[in-house]
Parts: sequence; structure tokens; C-alpha cells
Amino acid sequence: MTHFDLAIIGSGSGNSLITPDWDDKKVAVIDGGTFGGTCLNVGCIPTKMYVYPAQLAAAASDAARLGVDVTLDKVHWRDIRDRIFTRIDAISTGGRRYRAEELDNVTLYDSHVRFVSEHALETEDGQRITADQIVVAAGSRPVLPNIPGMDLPQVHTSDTVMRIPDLPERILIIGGGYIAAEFGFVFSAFGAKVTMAARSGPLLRALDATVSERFTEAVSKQWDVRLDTEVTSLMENPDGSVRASLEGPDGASTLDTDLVLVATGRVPNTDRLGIEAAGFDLRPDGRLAVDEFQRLLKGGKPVEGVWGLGDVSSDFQLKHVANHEARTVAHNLVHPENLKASDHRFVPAAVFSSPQIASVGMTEEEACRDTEARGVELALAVQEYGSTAYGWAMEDTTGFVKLLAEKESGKLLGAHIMGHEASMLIQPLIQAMSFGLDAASMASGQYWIHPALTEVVENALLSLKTGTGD
Ligand SMILES: Cc1cc2nc3c(=O)[nH]c(=O)nc-3n(C[C@H](O)[C@H](O)[C@H](O)COP(=O)(O)OP(=O)(O)OC[C@H]3O[C@@H](n4cnc5c(N)ncnc54)[C@H](O)[C@@H]3O)c2cc1C
Ligand SMILES: NC(=O)c1ccc[n+]([C@@H]2O[C@H](COP(=O)([O-])OP(=O)(O)OC[C@H]3O[C@@H](n4cnc5c(N)ncnc54)[C@H](O)[C@@H]3O)[C@@H](O)[C@H]2O)c1
Repeated sequence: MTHFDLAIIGSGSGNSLITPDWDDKKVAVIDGGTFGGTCLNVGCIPTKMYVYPAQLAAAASDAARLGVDVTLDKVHWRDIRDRIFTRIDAISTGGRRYRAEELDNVTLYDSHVRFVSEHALETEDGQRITADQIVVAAGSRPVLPNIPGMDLPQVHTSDTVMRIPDLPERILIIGGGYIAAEFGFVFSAFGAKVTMAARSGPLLRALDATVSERFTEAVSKQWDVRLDTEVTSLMENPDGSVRASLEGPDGASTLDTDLVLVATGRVPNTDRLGIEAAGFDLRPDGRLAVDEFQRLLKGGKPVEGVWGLGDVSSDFQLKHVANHEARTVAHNLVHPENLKASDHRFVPAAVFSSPQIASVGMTEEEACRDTEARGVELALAVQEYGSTAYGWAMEDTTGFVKLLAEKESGKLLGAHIMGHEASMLIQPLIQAMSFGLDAASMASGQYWIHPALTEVVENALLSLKTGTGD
């Protein structure tokens, strides 16, 4: 048995916990998968490294609208793939080497571990690790629906699809959430024929209804979207392609495809952690229960010295949230007398598809419920990109900013943007919500560069006509 001051399960966001505070202490980092976790190896970073060239490829077909003929000659899938993973694999390998070989106080275990009690873990080969403090940062993994044929080699998840040898001619994407939306765009921009089977319509239905409806409408022009459609089985054809059986609003049909991407959500990795041996509380969806200080709970009470962060315990499966929670834990590990709480009030998210989407705060439905319950009036504005000078320059017909605020106070409740660089345009709105800036002061208390696209945000704020306006 080896005892540590700190043991961290998971080298994704967990890896950032080893601050200089631990230089003189014994730390174990334990990871049974690829060093660096999801975001680096199979998540945010490689996907966005595909999204950017996909935007370049897609620009070719859009340019003619503006009087510029651009032809897309070829997408070099292998070159793109190798450029991406040469960079990423080196970061993962270098990070692993640093932890494994270059720090005297850190021991790296390349193994899955399970809890055997509150403060004790066991590796796959039976080594016991105990620690004064344990952080569970074990992430999540793709969930595979129970469909016959899921085990065919042509069936991929986001874990494997980015490393395939060649761009498929036809791809069937099962699911209508974030991963489906991003890969739908990448593969379609690269020239594959994309079909998306979404069990329930419209796509991205967890987002604000206007976004979800208008996104579904926009991408239905780019790829074949089948709403309210279940994939009931997958079978291999003699030529190596796959025949999918679909059950949709018009009844049963079949579809031949070369590759299937399953994007039907992710489950927290708690089922492989021996949680029952330690008795920690789980949420109904399998996440570890934590309090606002990121302490694991047992019987509803915080457990001394055991913490959870990121996808394994969070309400949000987002890297910036995992990073925020890691900063909370990093502080709390060394300041037990002055615990800091995580702040989940204004968590933004972006979907890097085309059109791009970004949102923060309440959806319209949530804001209606919230304002009604509090007896205050709701102000709502939708401003089209096409109503601003930059929107004219782009001949934009799909982009918009939707804002929700309390009418009298001008307090912003939600912001939803769809269109060019939505993930950047939303940042001042996140800032306003985080620091309590009301809509009218934000609109008129600063210059907005003319004729930048940010004017669409300025005009949306002005359109809200909230009580604090002139
Ligand atoms: C395709 C895709 C695209 C994404 N894009 C974005 C994006 O653009 N923006 C965004 O904010 N988020 C994005 N996300 C989500 C983001 O990647 C995750 O929220 C984030 O990486 C979670 O970090 P984590 O530290 O909680 O877990 P991880 O980074 O997954 O780390 C968990 C680690 O724990 C290890 N582990 C698990 N169980 C055990 C065990 N029992 N013993 C030992 N080790 C174990 C795993 O091997 C893994 O390395 C994306 C996700 C995917 C899949
Ligand atoms: N840009 C980003 O921030 C980003 C990008 C990718 C992933 N992520 C994170 O990863 C998480 C997982 O992504 P995801 O797209 O897999 O999940 P998701 O929750 O966004 O979407 C899952 C989709 O699958 C559908 N579905 C579920 N079971 C199904 C079944 N049996 N058959 C058909 N459809 C089914 C759901 O209706 C939903 O449309 C996201 O929720 C997000 O938090 C973030």
C-alpha cells in the first residue's frame, strides 16, 4: 500500500490541480485512458481543429452568393487528420512524460482504479493507494444505444471517428445534439453525404426554441435531417457498407451508408469507480453528488477530503466548467478553513456547427416561467444579423441575437446567438450578466465599433426597451 497526500483520478481537468502548493508533498495521478483526457484527445480541441478547415471548405460554396466564384478542389482528409493528431498526440505524450518522469513528488499510475473505501483505491493489478485527499475527475464516455449492429466496425463514436483513414462518401449520424451538429457540419463541408437521424425533433432541443428551430431549418438545407426518426438496426452489406433500418414519421425505411457516427449523449464514468464500496451519493443520472465546494456527498453530508469535478459530477459537460470546478478544488484542497464555492450562475456554451450557436442563461421558456413566478415582466428582443451593416456585407439571412431581460430593471436573463462567430459575439453579454450590468447601460454606456458585427448585439440591447433606458 502506498500513501499520498493527494490522489487525483483522471488526467484531464484533474491534471491542473498540481499547483506549486504540492511541490513538497506526495501526489498520485491516476489515469486508465489516454493522458490528458477527453478535451485534448477526443473532444473540444481536435473537433475544433476539424471545424476550422471545414469552414474554409464551406466558404467556397457560399462565396458565389456574393459574386465571388471559388471552387473547392479537394479536401485532404489524411493530411488534416495527421496535422491535428501530430500536434495533439505530442501534447498528450509530453504531458504524460512530465508527470511520470520529471517530477520527483508525482507518481503516475496508468490504470483504472476503483474505490475500496472512502480514502483507498485499488489499481487493475491490485496495488492499493491511500490518500489524505482524493479528487475524482474521471469524466464521461459516449453512451451507445441498444441497437442491433452497434458492434459493427463501421460504427464510430466521437472517440474514434476523427482518426478514420479516409473520408467516407456517406455518413449516418445518430443523434441531434452537440456532437451530431458539429460533425454533421464537418463531414458535410468536406463533401460527405450526411444523413442525421434524430429521435426527437427539432435538433439541439435543449437550447432555446428559436435557436433549435432555426438551426434545424438552416442545416436541413445542408444535409439530410430526419426528425422523429429511430434507427432500429444496422446490418453489414456484402460490399462492406451498412444498411440502417429507420422508423420515422412516414413509417419504416432503409438507408445505405459507409459509416455510422453515434452521438447520443455521454454518461459519467461512475459505474467503473467502485462507488458502492465507498458509499458516495449518486444523482439519478449516475453523476457523483457534490456540494457547492465540490465535496463528494455521502448520505447527503460532505465527505472530508474527497472531491469531484468535471463531467463525472457536474451539471454541465463542458470543459470551461470542468476547468472552473478544478480551480475551486485546487483552492479548497489547500484552504480547508476558507472554502470557495463554484459559480454556476452564468455558464455559456457554444456549438461549433454552421450556423454557429452560443448561449448563456435562460431559454425563453425558462425566462417566462421565472418572471411569471416572480411577478415581473419579461422583455424579449430578436435582432437579425441582416439588419446591421456588417450583416448586409455578409448578405446574412440566418443569423440573429435573441435577448431576454427583466423589463423594469433591464437585468439580462438569457442570450442566444446563432450565426457567424456567435461564440465571440456572446462574450460581452456573458460579462454583463456576470457583473450585473443592465441592458440599457450596456447598450448606451460604451462605444460600439461601426460597422462591426457587434452592432447586432448593441441593437438587440436597445430593442429590449427595458425600464432603465432613456
Ligand atoms: C467530441 C467532443 C467535443 C467537445 N467539445 C467541447 C467544446 O467545444 N467545448 C467544451 O467546453 N466542451 C466540449 N466537450 C466536453 C469536454 O470535452 C468535457 O466536458 C471535458 O473534457 C470533461 O473534462 P473532465 O476533466 O471532467 O474529464 P476527462 O477529460 O474526460 O478526464 C477524465 C479522465 O479520467 C480517466 N478515468 C476515467 N475513469 C477512470 C478510472 N476509474 N480510473 C482511472 N482513470 C479514469 C479517463 O481515462 C480520462 O482521461 C466536448 C466533448 C466531446 C466528446
Ligand atoms: N461545443 C461544445 O461545447 C460541445 C461539443 C460536443 C460535445 N459537448 C458536450 O458533450 C455532451 C455530449 O454530446 P452529445 O451530442 O453526445 O449529447 P447531447 O446530449 O448534446 O445530444 C444527444 C442527442 O442524442 C439523442 N439521443 C439520445 N438517445 C438516442 C437514441 N437511442 N437514438 C437516437 N437519438 C438519441 C438525444 O435526443 C439528443 O439529441 C454534450 O451534451 C455537451 O455537453 C460539448
